[in-house]
Amino acid sequence: MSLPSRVQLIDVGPRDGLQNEKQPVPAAVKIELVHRLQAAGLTEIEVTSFVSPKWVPQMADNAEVMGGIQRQAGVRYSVLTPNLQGFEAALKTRPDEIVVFGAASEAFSHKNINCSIAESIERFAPVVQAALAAGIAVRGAMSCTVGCPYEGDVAPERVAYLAGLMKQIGVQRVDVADTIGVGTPLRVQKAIEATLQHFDVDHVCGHFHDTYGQALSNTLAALQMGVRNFQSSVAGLGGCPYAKGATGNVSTEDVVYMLHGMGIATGIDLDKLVDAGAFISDFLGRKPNSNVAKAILNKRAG
Ligand SMILES: CC(C)(COP(=O)([O-])OP(=O)([O-])OC[C@H]1O[C@@H](n2cnc3c(N)ncnc32)[C@H](O)[C@@H]1OP(=O)([O-])[O-])[C@@H](O)C(=O)NCCC(=O)NCCSC(=O)C[C@@](C)(O)CC(=O)[O-]
Repeated sequence: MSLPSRVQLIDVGPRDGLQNEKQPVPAAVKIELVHRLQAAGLTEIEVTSFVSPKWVPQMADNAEVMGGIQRQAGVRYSVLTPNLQGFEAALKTRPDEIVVFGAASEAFSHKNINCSIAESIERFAPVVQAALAAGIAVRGAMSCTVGCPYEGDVAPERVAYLAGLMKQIGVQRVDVADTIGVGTPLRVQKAIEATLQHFDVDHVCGHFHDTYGQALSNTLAALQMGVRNFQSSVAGLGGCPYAKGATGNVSTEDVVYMLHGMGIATGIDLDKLVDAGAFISDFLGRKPNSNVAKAILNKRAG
């Protein structure tokens, strides 16, 4: 399979990246981060989630953040909505895309959204219908497609099952997420293969956490299968609050460096992206969790 000439990146830093931060991050900082990401050329940004503030307090300012963004033409702003209550609140903030989020593992589904996989699909179905009726795009995140923090290895058949349910309720594209970053290339390819039973490759996004340092290899393995949409997090921010020990997504800086080095276009200005990562890392009081960002910042510092 020949590699694509262009890849679409979705930066999930403002949502996936910041949801797990213990220290409060003011809405103004989140808004500034979104502005810096779009200035760097990101055309898809996962901004926030409309979930219970008791479950994820860091996302309680969802409406304020969505309301404060100066939107740029051509940029798609997405938000997570686990149920109709979340969707109705999100609708007022005019997202371009909503994300329902399920899991290939029963245990993770219970821990993360307090219901079984089957119940989650029942909850998502009216959300998907309402979003499509309102002209809003719908993505489905599939967690634990390789491994689960509670159940261990997850079989590709579980991924195919969830992907099939997502397709049945009208989800337009899905994320194959390695939530705890345990995947290695061939296992990730099996999860993608299972997803391809129900979704066209153009409607599949790779979402790889980098806990075991495998995310770039997994990205390449997905690219070799024709996947052209990937999620990543500026400065490698993040981790899911219901997946203890899992680190952030692969950093957007590392993915962009790899893709550009392979002659694959992203439309992203790596220097501006590194600035965006430095901005949020400075606020959080730590170095970016990205080898490329650290190398570029060191080089700049001489
Ligand atoms: C799904 C629920 C809400 C079920 O939580 P529940 O407790 O079962 O919900 P409920 O319907 O019984 O309602 C209980 C309370 O929550 C409120 N509530 C109910 N819904 C909402 C809402 N939408 N927004 C705001 N409030 C809400 C509701 O109003 C009520 O409030 P009370 O009467 O007690 O004051 C909860 O489990 C939840 O919020 N979970 C979110 C967990 C989360 O955000 N996880 C991180 C995102 S997923 C992720 O990071 C993985 C991903 C996508 O990146 C991919 C990967 O790497 O795997």
